[in-house]
Amino acid sequence: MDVQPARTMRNLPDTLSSLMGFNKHLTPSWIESVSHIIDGLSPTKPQMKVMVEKDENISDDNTESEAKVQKIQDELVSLNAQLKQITLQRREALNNYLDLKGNIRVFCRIRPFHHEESYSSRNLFTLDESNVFLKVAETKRKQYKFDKVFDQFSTQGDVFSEVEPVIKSALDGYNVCIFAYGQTGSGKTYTMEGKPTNLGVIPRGIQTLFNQASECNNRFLFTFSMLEIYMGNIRDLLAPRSKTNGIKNVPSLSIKSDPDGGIEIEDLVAVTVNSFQEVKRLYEMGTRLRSTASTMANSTSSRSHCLIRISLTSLNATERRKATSKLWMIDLGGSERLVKTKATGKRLKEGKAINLSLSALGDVIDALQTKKPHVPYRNSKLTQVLRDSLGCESKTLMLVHISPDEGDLCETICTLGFATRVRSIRLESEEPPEMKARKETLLIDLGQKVNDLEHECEDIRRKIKNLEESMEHLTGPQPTIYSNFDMSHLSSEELKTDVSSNVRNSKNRREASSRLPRFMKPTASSQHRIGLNNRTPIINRLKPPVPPRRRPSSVYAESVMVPVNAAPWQSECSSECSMSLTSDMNWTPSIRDGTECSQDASEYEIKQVIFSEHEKSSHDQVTCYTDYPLAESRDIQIKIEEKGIVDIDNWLHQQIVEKTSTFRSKMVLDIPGVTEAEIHVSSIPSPTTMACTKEDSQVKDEVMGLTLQSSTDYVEDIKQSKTDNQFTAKELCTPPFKEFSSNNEVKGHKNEHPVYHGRPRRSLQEELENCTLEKPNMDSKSHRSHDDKHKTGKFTKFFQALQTAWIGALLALGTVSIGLEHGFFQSLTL
Ligand SMILES: Nc1ncnc2c1ncn2[C@@H]1O[C@H](COP(=O)(O)OP(=O)(O)OP(=O)(O)O)[C@@H](O)[C@H]1O
Repeated sequence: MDVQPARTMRNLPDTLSSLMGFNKHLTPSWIESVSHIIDGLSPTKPQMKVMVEKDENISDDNTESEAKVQKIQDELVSLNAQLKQITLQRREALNNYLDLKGNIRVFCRIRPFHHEESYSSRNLFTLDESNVFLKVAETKRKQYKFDKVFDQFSTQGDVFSEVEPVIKSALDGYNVCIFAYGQTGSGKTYTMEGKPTNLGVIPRGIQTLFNQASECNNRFLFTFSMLEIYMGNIRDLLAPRSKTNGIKNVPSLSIKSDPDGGIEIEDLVAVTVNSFQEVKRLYEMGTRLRSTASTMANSTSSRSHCLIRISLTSLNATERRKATSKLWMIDLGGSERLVKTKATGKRLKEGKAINLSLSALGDVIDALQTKKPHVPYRNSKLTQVLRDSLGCESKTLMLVHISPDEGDLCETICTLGFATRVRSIRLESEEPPEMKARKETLLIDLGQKVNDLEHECEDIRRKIKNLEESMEHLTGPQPTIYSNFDMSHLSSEELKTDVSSNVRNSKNRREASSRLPRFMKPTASSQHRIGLNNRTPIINRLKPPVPPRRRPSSVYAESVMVPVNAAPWQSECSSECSMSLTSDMNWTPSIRDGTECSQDASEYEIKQVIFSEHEKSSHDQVTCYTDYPLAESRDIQIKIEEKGIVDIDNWLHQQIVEKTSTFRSKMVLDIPGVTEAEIHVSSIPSPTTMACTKEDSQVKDEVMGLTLQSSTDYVEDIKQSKTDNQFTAKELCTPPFKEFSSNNEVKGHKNEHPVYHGRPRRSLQEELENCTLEKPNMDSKSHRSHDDKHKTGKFTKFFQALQTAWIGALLALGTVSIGLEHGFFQSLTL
């Protein structure tokens, strides 16, 4: 640092003199040229000016765009408020419309003729929009009134257009039940499932739900369950089953009710679904397990009631009536006259069970329609399950199916009688005509209002979407109002609920829900249980859950996952009473290749299960799930239940992990380059191997002919062993651990255990020392040196003793022969 200035100072005179010289060059022309250069550089000045101007523009632009953004945001807020308001109005109008139409409505659908059906049947009916006139005699026709009649030429779309408003009301928070009722073979399954080219109510309804949910500004959690009621037992059609766990062993689920009147099926699998495709796959799986059989009336007759439940939970919909609503879509078992079907044995019992529960359903609906003080829900499992969805606050739709065939006239009369009963025509006929007319007008008005409001909602949604797009254009990708929804909204006013109060295992659930898509986070059941009125501070949600009074896996159906791309339960086809039916609905081409019906082997033909290659691979993927023994599959189920809701893919992944770990526990992993023998040799014997009991060793000893009783015998045995097994007596004295320290030695030992046991090392050593056994040829260096030392010590002692004795003898001799000459002593010493 100091060196540099010193040098500068020393150079200063030179610098000064050079500057003096430079002065000569400072001519006016030079100055001018330099000025030119500076002028040439002048663009920097105007550039700076431009930049300043630009900055000013940017700030102006920013202010402008901020203002625009602000404007858009304001518009969005107002549009959202408007949308909410109109949605409420629409819901109210729709509800009034449905109320006016009747919360329990009955439609009639007539199946087209089959080829084999007689032509004479063709004028059995005459129909109009809401009446069926049945020819009961040559000149007599009986009228049956319905809310809507669908003739033979009606399409699936026609039927669905009438059903749709009811399904939509499930999104508004109402419980909905849609039944397909009718005699065997009258087209119930066709209406509910449909055909691949003609989808029925179930697929259309689900599609509508998803479409509506995606359009509205609420977020929904959908869970899907599928069960059947077979001979009075509730069976989960989505519960995992293994080969060993045949349908006979499938436990019948029980029904629980809560103090608020909510009904849940214990341990029922409820799968969260995000899309139509997921539901479709689950439906396919469930359908394969459905109890069907070939009967005289229908080759694939449903022998049970098949119930599909979709639970809809909305987390932020204040305008909804309830947080969680249920949509039931039920394909009832075919009603049949047992006299006609000539059913015997099991089929007879099934028929009876179906008829009984249908009768109980009729009683319940009749009691509801006529507003009887007592509604006999308890008379059948079917009505018990549907208790909270069949009542004044729910919407019920009965799709009654009749056969056009004259041969089925009696059944048709029975069916129409049932329909009349549940529709409560008696009440309607009591209405004065003016009232009826007013009602009609009101219905038309309300219908129009609902349509107008729906259009208005659509307009507003479109506007919102456009505004969001412009906003995105201005400010980059923005979270939409829809995607803004999160469980964080739980902290908002409408969802300040104490999740912990009734939720079992809430910790697991929170963990599981944290992995979920935003709108799936809370469970359907927890929403149902917690009740939205139950407002408590958010902090309470972190409290440990209050232990439920009922057993943990029960009370409310939990939303759990099953592998939706798994279809492992075809194995059921071989079980005695397992019955699987291919879904006629066939939402995807692959389903066509699915299972066909299998039935009680003794009574019904078992059709082959055929899978397409595509399906086979998916089966292979998850076969382990099928093959789990009962206990394991239960374990899995319990684990699943503990998890609460999980994502389908996560769940599937979990299953795969489970599978892998199970196999790992059974498999010996292959270590590269190490043979199995080496693994055994190199391993230290386990305590169990070492801790052989005395009895064991004795037995082994006896078996080997090595009973270690007398030392002589023992030595002989050792000799024998040595010749047989090439081990030495010294080796036998070493502790077991040392035995295994040398691989070569261990390899040679076949009967090491008998030799070790029951013999103290010391006595063994003594015996060996006394024996005439050849000295061991020790391989071990340490052993050899030890022996050498041992030998050396003996010799030393011997010589010492000899020396002492010799000296003693000399002294004695010296004392006695004191008079001996000096030369004598000297010679002795030497
Ligand atoms: N509206 C319809 N259009 C065309 N085919 C129909 C219609 N209704 C029923 N079918 C046909 O009639 C047959 C019997 O129908 P389906 O299996 O739906 O009867 P079901 O009432 O469900 O019988 P079950 O109670 O025994 O299960 C099927 O082959 C079905 O395709």
